Amino acid sequence: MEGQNIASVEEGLEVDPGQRVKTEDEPMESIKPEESEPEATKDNNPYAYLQRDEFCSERYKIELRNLPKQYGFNELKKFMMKLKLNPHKIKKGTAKGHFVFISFRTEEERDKARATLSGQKWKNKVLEASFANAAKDPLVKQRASLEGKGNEEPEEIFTESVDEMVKKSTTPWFDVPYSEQLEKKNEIVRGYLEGLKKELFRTNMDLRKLPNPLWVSESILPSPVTSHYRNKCEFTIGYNPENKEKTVGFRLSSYKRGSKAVGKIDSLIHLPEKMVQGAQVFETFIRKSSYEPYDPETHVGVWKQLTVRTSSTDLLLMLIISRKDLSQHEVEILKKDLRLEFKDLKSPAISSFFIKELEVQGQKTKNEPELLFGKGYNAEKICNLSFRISAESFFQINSLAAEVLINAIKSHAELDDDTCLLDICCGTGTLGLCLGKFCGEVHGVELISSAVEDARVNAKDNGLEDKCQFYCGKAEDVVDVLTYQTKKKKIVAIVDPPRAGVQLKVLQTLRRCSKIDTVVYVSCDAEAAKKNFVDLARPESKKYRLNPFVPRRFIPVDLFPMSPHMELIVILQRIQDESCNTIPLC
Ligand SMILES: C[S@@+](CC[C@H](N)C(=O)[O-])C[C@H]1O[C@@H](n2cnc3c(N)ncnc32)[C@H](O)[C@@H]1O
Repeated sequence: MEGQNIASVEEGLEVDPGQRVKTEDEPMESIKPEESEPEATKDNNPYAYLQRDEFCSERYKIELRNLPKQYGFNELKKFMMKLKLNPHKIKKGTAKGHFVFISFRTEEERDKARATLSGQKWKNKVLEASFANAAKDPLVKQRASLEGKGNEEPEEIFTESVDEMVKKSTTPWFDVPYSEQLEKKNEIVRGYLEGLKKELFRTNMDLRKLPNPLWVSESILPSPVTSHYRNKCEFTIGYNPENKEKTVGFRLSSYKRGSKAVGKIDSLIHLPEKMVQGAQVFETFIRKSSYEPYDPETHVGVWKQLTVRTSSTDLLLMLIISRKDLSQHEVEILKKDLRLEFKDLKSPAISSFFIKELEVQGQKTKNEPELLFGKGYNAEKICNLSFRISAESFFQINSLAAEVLINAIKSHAELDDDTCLLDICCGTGTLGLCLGKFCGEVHGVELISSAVEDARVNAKDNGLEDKCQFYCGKAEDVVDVLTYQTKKKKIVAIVDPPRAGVQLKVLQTLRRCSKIDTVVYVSCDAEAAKKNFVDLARPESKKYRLNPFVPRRFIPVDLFPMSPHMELIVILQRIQDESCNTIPLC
């Protein structure tokens, strides 16, 4: 399963199965889409993108060599922060040599880093730092290679219809019977567990003493709905190369792979009708407008992305525009037009409409979405509790299957009144609140402030505010404090991170807290989470205190029918004594 299946990135598509925080080198750092793609002009100059105003991480880059044999990107980042340097991104060099590229937001930051790091000693190595060239624009590279092959019109070439290709990449199993999909997912889990077991045994020889079977692996729990289940999508706005029409849909593949074609979404079985209608009315609107879709190649154009969120009662739209070529007056007129067009629409009725601007170079703070009309959030019910979900907060993508997931956690987490539940990466508080009535107290931590606000409101609306507290911050900074805060005898930690997993600091905290014997890990990318499982299971040392945790039960849950993705609940328990006894498998 290496690199595929159990929920790796949806190949070639700009849509996440689980959540929208994209991660790259390090867990939990979000990349803004406009920062991640070098861009070019149509004149085939692969470096033309550097001359534009927008922020581009390729512009200010250094190459760092003579690095130690073993180190982590987090460690390197911390080392740089100690030296008061401010790296933006760290990437592995592609050649055989052991080196990395580090990019910065400004020229000053880059120059300071080069000067400071050159000759700096780190882990017994003397570092070498030099200025690095920006990467070539991938689209121009691809175009040049097509031209080199004698193509007169180096346009994108498609072997089948764009819409069909979108369907096959978003819902690759659309024509596989559901029972077969479930069996395929069980098979993926079986393969994954074989690899995991080997890795755990390699990391901690003592685990071989564990009673057999080491764990129970349950069959996948099906989704109660197999179609129209997806409650959030981020649609790209661009051109469909076949009809040359402005289109709100999915990109066929990422810009890095050399495509900017957008295909339509009306035949995608996993999208609710209301979501498709929302995208379509907006598409009709932009087709009448003189403004162009934002072109990732030239950075010209206005319409960039439409996020559509649905719930049983609501429809929320968030439009992202590039306002670089618009005056303030034009932006105000656009907002007025959007209100006029959509505020009183009956079919579909739009309950909230946000507009958000793309970040531009040098901008320090994140752009907040502006509410043009409506209540400003979606309302949803899960496990008989009501939830408010803001435009940018995370919420489980398949609400009905999320209930299945929560009930499965409840059955195995052994919660009671003496238990404090730590909800690590809590989003809008869904897991903590739904499980709140089965335990003594809940402390949740979440990075996104609007989600934390939602979680607090949700606690209040459901009469759980005395029991459930939510904190805004990075889990790696906050969890330690939370473990000391509770007077409860027992702590159960739920970890539901972005796909790259949590930082080591979080795992070290869980390891050294003697009140924690059970960790419930929920992963939408088990392959990426493997490193976290291995670290939790390492033998006791200065770095990893107290006895290790081992996975004792795996419960896959199908939140993403028609695709190979799934959520995996892993119940980890602390080994109790030197002979590796654990709490018996129930
Ligand atoms: C997969 S979602 C889970 C949300 C929640 N548990 C739920 O079920 O709705 C992961 C969440 O982790 C948050 N997150 C990302 N990095 C984080 C960090 N360093 N510390 C705390 N939360 C983080 C994201 O904003 C997102 O809400």
